[in-house]
This record gives sequence, structure tokens and C-alpha cells, in this order.
Amino acid sequence: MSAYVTDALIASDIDAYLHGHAHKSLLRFITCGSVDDGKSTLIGRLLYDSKTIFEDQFSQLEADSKRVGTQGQNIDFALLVDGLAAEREQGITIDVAYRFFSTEKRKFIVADTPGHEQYTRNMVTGASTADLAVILIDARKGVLTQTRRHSYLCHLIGIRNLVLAVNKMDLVGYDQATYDAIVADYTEFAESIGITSFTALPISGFAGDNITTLSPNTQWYAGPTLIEHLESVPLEVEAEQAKPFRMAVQWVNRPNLDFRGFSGMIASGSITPGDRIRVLPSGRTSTITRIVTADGDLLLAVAGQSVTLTFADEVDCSRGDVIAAADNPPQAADQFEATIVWMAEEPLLPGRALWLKLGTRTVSATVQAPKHAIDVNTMARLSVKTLGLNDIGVAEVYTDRDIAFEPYADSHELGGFILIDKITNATVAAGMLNFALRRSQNVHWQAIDITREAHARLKGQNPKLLWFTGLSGSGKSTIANLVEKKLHALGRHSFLLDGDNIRHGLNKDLDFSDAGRIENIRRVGEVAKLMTDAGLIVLTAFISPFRVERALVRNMLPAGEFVEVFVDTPLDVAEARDVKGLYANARSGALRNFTGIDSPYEAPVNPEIRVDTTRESPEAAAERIVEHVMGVWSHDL
Ligand SMILES: Nc1ncnc2c1ncn2[C@@H]1O[C@H](COP(=O)(O)OS(=O)(=O)O)[C@@H](OP(=O)(O)O)[C@H]1O
Ligand SMILES: Nc1ncnc2c1ncn2[C@@H]1O[C@H](COP(=O)(O)OP(=O)(O)O)[C@@H](O)[C@H]1O
Repeated sequence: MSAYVTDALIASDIDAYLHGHAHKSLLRFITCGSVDDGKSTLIGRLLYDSKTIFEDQFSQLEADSKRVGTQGQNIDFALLVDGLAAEREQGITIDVAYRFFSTEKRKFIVADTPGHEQYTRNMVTGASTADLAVILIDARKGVLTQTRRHSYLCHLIGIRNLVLAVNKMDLVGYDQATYDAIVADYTEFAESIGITSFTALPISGFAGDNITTLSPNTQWYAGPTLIEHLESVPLEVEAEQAKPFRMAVQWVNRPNLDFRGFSGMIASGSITPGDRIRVLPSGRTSTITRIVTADGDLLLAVAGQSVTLTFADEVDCSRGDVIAAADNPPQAADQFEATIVWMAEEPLLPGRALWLKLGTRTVSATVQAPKHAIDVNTMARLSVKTLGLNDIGVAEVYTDRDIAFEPYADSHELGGFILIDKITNATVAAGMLNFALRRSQNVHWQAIDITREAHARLKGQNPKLLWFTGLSGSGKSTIANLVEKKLHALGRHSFLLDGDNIRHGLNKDLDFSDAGRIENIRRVGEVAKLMTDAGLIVLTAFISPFRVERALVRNMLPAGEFVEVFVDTPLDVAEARDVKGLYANARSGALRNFTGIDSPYEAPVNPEIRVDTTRESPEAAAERIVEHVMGVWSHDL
């Protein structure tokens, strides 16, 4: 970052400064223009005229003006701003420099953004929090490509107050016709990109015309001066107060068990105790009981204020959630169209997971291949496959969960986001949500707990437990595997719990005694039940030799969910297969308690499905089981 930024913008300085002017409203604005348009001179003039320059800076300025200035013996105001030597030499301002000054009526933070074409990124950064943009035009040159580019970016970023400052009027003899022609030219362009209003001023930053006082040189101009306009333009925060209530939760304030408050800055609207609110994206509702601040409780809080809210009910609400007016909440969705400004050297990789930070919420997201990019000089749509540094494009963005949002045009707080690389943690893009492609279904419902039905509904299926039982080597694993592959191919969410695997992990402490088998099946039943609660179609392949334990699991589940699949293979057939050589070991006495040899197997009496593996191929059996499941499934629906 530039040296002068470090000088000028030490956080403590700003705090001290703003504190000293606490009673005044704050206007944030940016200046756009090229090096030659006189931008730095104008900012220097504003700082100078508002007496913000400290004495020591002032004498330094006089000395510098004589040494490297371009204005003879006059003070070169540009030197106040173009602080970095290298930049002075290059004549380009890079990065964003913030300056602050104040007048009797208002305090100001001005972001000086570079005009150079390569620095869209910086300009977007500087403009993202601005209430107003001053677009500088050199009266001798008129509307240039860069004027259009800056205006487009300001409009894109949603700066509602645009000032067209036709500068260097002294160099065109304060000629009204020249000024009028430039304004007419700009009006035509502005309308073509949807800018509906702007304020034009004839000024000279160098000579001081129409900056703080009306200039006698432009008798044909009735005002206001630039400062008057900056002092009187309505602030965004005032407009935001008239909108419905929204506050993104920054953190949950829980100092002790008796207090639970939700802290954040009110993005829009106002709130008062007794107001009904809705928490998004869950949709739960409650009533505001208190508005807590460091200076005591409030009866009313408005956009721009930082507060802690308490609710009448124990409603789940955490960092990243949005608290909104109950009867007028924002939407929640997980698919959007967005306009994206790419800010990284590495181009966008469509489909790669990134962090998307919107308000106080961070979620995983992917950007799809761009629909088009926008040529910022001509506003033409370009067909592209990706976005490179400083490119602006429109693309679909998918998040891994619902987020409460509003179109950027309605709310910068709930519609503006940044994208962050998951590995490097670098910000790679800024974006603006245009609209949702698919709205969430559940936000406006009465809030519900996430039940097993809700899980299943999200997966679009009814949970099932396909319980395969049979002798070792009967074919349980073989058939269950095939069934799962088929379900998977059909887009069903499934999971196969297999005897061999579970016995090496969760149940590795259990043996093949009766007690060991009973506990084995009990645990497997519990796990399978939880998985069905999560909405899955679960398949289990265990010998599960005892009727009682199989019935126990059946009874843990809602009627119809437990499907017993008896893989009916006679002992002699299974023994003849002897896939693992275990039967031979059991016969020889090397392996004790082997099912069918010296440990019992109780065949199901009335299974939902019976497979005779001596007659039916694994493939045919699997097909039949899938048909059964899907049949029951569609029947259930
Ligand atoms: N004594 C004894 N009896 C039966 N099976 C034995 C034994 N010792 C090891 N194995 C291997 O363990 C697998 C059976 O484990 P299960 O968890 O399905 O058994 S049980 O139903 O819980 O009793 C079983 O796998 P499958 O052949 O897939 O059934 C065997 O490979
Ligand atoms: N119709 C059939 N159904 C299932 N498996 C069969 C069938 N016919 C032969 N087999 C063979 O039987 C063996 C069954 O082994 P496996 O599926 O591991 O059984 P288990 O479920 O008891 O562990 C496999 O080698 C499989 O190829």
C-alpha cells in the first residue's frame, strides 16, 4: 500500500478524528479521473480549504511545491495527495488512498482511486463503500473512454449519487458552451447505461472556482458549489432507514447463562422492542425484548447503529444469520446470477469451490462458467470462458447452503459479496447478486426443527433400511453391493454397512459368541437407524443369525422402513463356495462358533424379500430388490 496511505490512514488517527466530529454526519465519496484530470489537485484543494492540513504538512507542501511542483511559485495541491515519490514520477496513483476532512456541516472520507485502466480492482475496492462519486472531466478533452468506464463501474457498484465535475474551466476561458456540450454528451451516455440522474458542476480545482464559493468567472452557473453539494446530498444511511428491518448477526453475545443477545450493525430499517422478527435462513420467528448498547437500552434503533438484540424465545440464531422484519423478510436461496469483478492474477476456474463472504456469513460456493463478460470501455458483452484480472462478467453462483440475501440493487449489505481462495485466503473477486435462480422453499414456512422428514425431503426420497441376512458366503455382500450401485445410478442417497468393515472398526471389540453377535447387531441397528434419520437408504450385510435382534431393529424404525432381505443359500451351497476358506477351517475345528457349523442360524419366517441364490443370479436379485424399493417408495409418496 502506498506510503501516504499509511501516513494518512492510521486507524487511531481516524478514530480520533471522527470522534472529534461525532455530532456530524459522515459522507464517503470517491474521485474518479485520470492523472491529468486534476484529481489530486482537487482533493488537495478540498483538504486545504477545509483547513484539515496540519501546519507541518503545510510548510512541507510549500517546500515541495517549490522543489518538484508543476505550478511555479503556487502551491501544488497534487503533492498533498500524490505522496509517494515513485508515483509522482510515474504520474499514476495506485492502490486506494483514504483521506479525511470536515466542514462545519459534515465530515468526509474520500477514497482516491486510480484512474489507470489496469486498476479496476482498486477502483471497485474504493467505491464499494462510497455514498457518492465525483467523476472528473478535463474541460479541454470532454467525455473520454475512461469517463465512461468510471461511470459504468460506479453505476455497477451502485453509487447512487454521481457528480460530473467539469474541471479546468480556467483553461477553456470559463466557456459555457464548452461546459454545456460536455454535459449534453455525458447525459446521452449516462442514459444509455441506466444512470438516471447526476449533478454537473463547472469547476477549477487549481484556481478554486466553485469549490467552496461560487466563482465570479462562471456567472452563468447558479450553484451549488462542490462543497455545498457534498454537504447537502442525502446519505445512503438515511435512505436505508426507510427500508424493512435487516441486521446480519456479527456475533452471539452470551456473557452468562441469563443473557443471550445478537450483535451486529443494522443494515436497513429500524427496530423497537415488541417488534416481530424472523431469523434467516431458518425462518424462525420471535419478538424483540431489548435493544442493548454500551450506553444503555434503546427504545428505537435505526440503520447504521450497532446494537445487541434479545429475543423473547430461545430461537436458534448464530453468526451469519440475518434478523429481519417477520412479515417482510429477505429471500433465501442457494443459486444466483451474479456480476463478478475478478481481482486475482490467476483466472477464474469455473466450478472450483471458493469461500463466499456475504455480510457476516461465509459459505462454500462455486462460480460457473461466465455467461458473458463486459467490455468496460464499450459496455459490449463478450463471449468468454473465464474471467481474468480486472474482468467483469456475469455468471451463476451456487452456494452449498441457503443464504439470506437481497439483490445488490436493493441492498449492498445483503447483495454484495467477496470470493476468497480456500488455500491462499486471498480475496479473488468482488460480486453483486442480481437475483436468485431458485428460491428456497422453506424460509417463509412456519419454522420447524430439522426432522427426519425434513432431511428426507431435501434428498427427495423416503429412507429405508435394507437388511440383508443369511449364512456366511450366502451372497449378502455381493447382492447388497449391486443394489447400492443401482440406487446410486438412480440418484438415490444410500450407504452400505458391511459386516466385514464394521467388525474391523466400530465393533472390533466383539467376538463371534452369541453375546458378541447380539451386541454387534444392536450397534449396527442403532447406526443404521441414525442414517435413516439423516434421510438415507441404508443397506446392511450381516449374518445377523438371531430373529430377536432382527425384530429389535425392525421395531426401532417406522412401519414399512425396515425391509428384510433373506439371502437364502443352503449351507451345503455356501460351504461349497467357501469364498474365504472359513468353512474348511470350521470343519477342521480351527475356527470355533462358525455359523451353520457350530453356531445357529435362525432363518427369517416372513421376510419382505427372499432370494434363492441357487436359482437367481446376483444381478436379477438386485434388480428385483431395487424394483421393490422404488415401488414401495413411489407408493409411499
Ligand atoms: N465364527 C464366525 N462365524 C461367522 N462369521 C465369521 C466367524 N468368524 C469370522 N467370521 C467372518 O465374519 C463375518 C460375519 O460377521 P457378521 O458381523 O455379519 O456376523 S454376525 O451376524 O454378527 O454374527 C463373516 O463374513 P460373511 O462371510 O460376509 O458373512 C465371516 O467372514
Ligand atoms: N446367486 C448368487 N447370489 C449371490 N452370490 C452368489 C450367487 N451365486 C454365486 N455367488 C457367489 O457367492 C459368494 C457370496 O459371497 P459374499 O457376497 O461375500 O457373501 P456374504 O454376504 O455371506 O459375505 C460370492 O463369491 C458370489 O460370487
